[in-house]
Amino acid sequence: MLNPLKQPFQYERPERPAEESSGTGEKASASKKKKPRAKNASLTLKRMADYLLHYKGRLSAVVAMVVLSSAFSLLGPYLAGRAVDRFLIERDSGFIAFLLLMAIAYALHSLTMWLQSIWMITISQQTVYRMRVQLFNQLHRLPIPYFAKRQQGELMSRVTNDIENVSSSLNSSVIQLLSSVLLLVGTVSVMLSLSPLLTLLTFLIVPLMVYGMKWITNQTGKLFKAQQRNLGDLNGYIEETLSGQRIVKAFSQEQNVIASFRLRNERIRVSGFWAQSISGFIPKLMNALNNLSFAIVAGVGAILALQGEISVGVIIIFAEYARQFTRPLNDLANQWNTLLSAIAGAERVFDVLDEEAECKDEAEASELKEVKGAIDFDNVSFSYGEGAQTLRSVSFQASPGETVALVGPTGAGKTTLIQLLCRFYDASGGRIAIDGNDTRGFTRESLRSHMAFVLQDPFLFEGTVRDNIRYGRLDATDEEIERAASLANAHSFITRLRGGYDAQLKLDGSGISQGQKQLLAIARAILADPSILVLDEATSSIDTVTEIKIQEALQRLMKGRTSFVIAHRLNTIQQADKIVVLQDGALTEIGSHEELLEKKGFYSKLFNGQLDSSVLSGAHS
Ligand SMILES: Nc1ncnc2c1ncn2[C@@H]1O[C@H](COP(=O)(O)OP(=O)(O)OP(=O)(O)O)[C@@H](O)[C@H]1O
Repeated sequence: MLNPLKQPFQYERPERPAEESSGTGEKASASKKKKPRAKNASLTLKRMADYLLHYKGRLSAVVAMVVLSSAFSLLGPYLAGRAVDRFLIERDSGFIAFLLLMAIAYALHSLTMWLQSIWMITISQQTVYRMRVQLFNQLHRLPIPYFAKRQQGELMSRVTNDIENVSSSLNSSVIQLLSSVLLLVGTVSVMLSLSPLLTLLTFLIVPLMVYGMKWITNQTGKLFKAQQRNLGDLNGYIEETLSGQRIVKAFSQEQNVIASFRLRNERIRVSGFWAQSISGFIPKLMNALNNLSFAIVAGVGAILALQGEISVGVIIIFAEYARQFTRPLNDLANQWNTLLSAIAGAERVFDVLDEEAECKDEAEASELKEVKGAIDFDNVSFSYGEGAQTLRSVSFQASPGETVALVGPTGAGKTTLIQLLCRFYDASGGRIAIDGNDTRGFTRESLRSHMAFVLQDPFLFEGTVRDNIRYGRLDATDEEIERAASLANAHSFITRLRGGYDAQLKLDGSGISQGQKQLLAIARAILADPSILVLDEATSSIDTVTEIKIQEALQRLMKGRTSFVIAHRLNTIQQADKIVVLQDGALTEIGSHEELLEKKGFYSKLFNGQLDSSVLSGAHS
């Protein structure tokens, strides 16, 4: 079960019903109004162009340089051919000046090439910088259900690999495409003006080229897409197995994991091999056709020259231009491949950007300011997908400051109820009200700012103990942090850590115990000072001393706040103002400990017969 409340990072990846993607009824209807997705190349290209056009000034400079460099590159062979006619055939003077002119043309060609590439690199780096920021921001705006159905590593691959792919292609493609087109037009015009017949002969190979390129790019387009997809899949798998290392080792699954990795790796190898070998065939094909055209031009050109129709210089210009004319075609084909792979990457980036943000429906929502803490679950129903309902018409109230213990067998819907309260998901039927107002009328951010969570396995970030506590309220002073830690009974263990409050915690919180993690989470919640508190009691046994400390800290934390506790411990349940018993998604009993004992229902059976944590957290049948 993937449960964002319980496990921000998890190993198991269960099969999920396909319908889940439609989410709640509300989401399903919203998805019909979705923006068009970047599912075709021209749309994606246009969006990429929009990104580039953000830097109009610099882009114009690049275009100017491309025009100049193309002109200089056309001028070179032309001058060389003219030199042959003037200085070898006609024995004209002024050879040195002519050489100088050619040297200047070639030097300017290099200079303009250099400038265009430097400027283009700046544009493409800035573009992917913007894309990366947008993508990261968007990832933090997406709703929990989006993450519930995706692998983290696969998403990470989009922020890293796919964006990188877009960047490297932008660097080369834009310039190459433009200069290829210009060179093509320029070359053909000069050729036509020199000898229409030779131009026609040179064109003979064009259909062959076009056909060859088309065939190749058809094959490679699909393969490049597959390659990116396989890479994302592999990254997802690596991330998953690394973060689940303990489980992999504990269940001795190393061999299986490695075998499964090999399978994915093999898929990349195969798609990469074919994509690259087939696209690598393009230059070879073009080269062969090029040589063929050169032979035709040389042969027919020689005959024409002997007949006095054209000069030797023209043959030289033509031979050179015939090469120049196929080179842009060749480049276009190559660049088309690079562009296809950039499009594949960009499509995966745009896919994420096009997802609807969590706050999509908040145009009319207001900020939740003051909270007294009266919560009303009114006929709340919910299902994760199209399948069975996870919650069925659940109704109960919590008064300000009350503690509500949620009790029930595993899978009864306790966590789901909490997920609805903080609007990770929205109820498909009924409503949840806070101080009498429907929670859907408030922005999620403001709603959650009045809540704090202490979960079974608290998530600690890499950083100091102090920063981890400060996560509860970013503007808290050091004194406030220490006071919160003292109230949470965490101060004494923190001061015993090497470095005290400045001790560095690792990403997975290793280095401190489970109980200590809980105390830090409580300190965080105390600092946040919320009106509504959600506790998911740890089921794992914690040593008695720490347990007492946790209980004491929790009592302090819960005082004066409306608290919902997914309770596993007798002590907590007995002390709650209200016990809500959930069974199979429905509320079956509600009342205080004494009231429920009198009812002699599920709860009293549980209490009298076999009340221990294992029963509450699961063994009910
Ligand atoms: N993301 C999800 N997608 C689909 N179904 C889910 C999802 N999360 C939970 N469920 C299903 O919803 C039901 C209720 O789950 P929930 O986590 O609310 O139970 P719970 O009472 O908190 O159980 P536990 O005590 O074991 O944590 C279960 O049948 C579970 O399989």
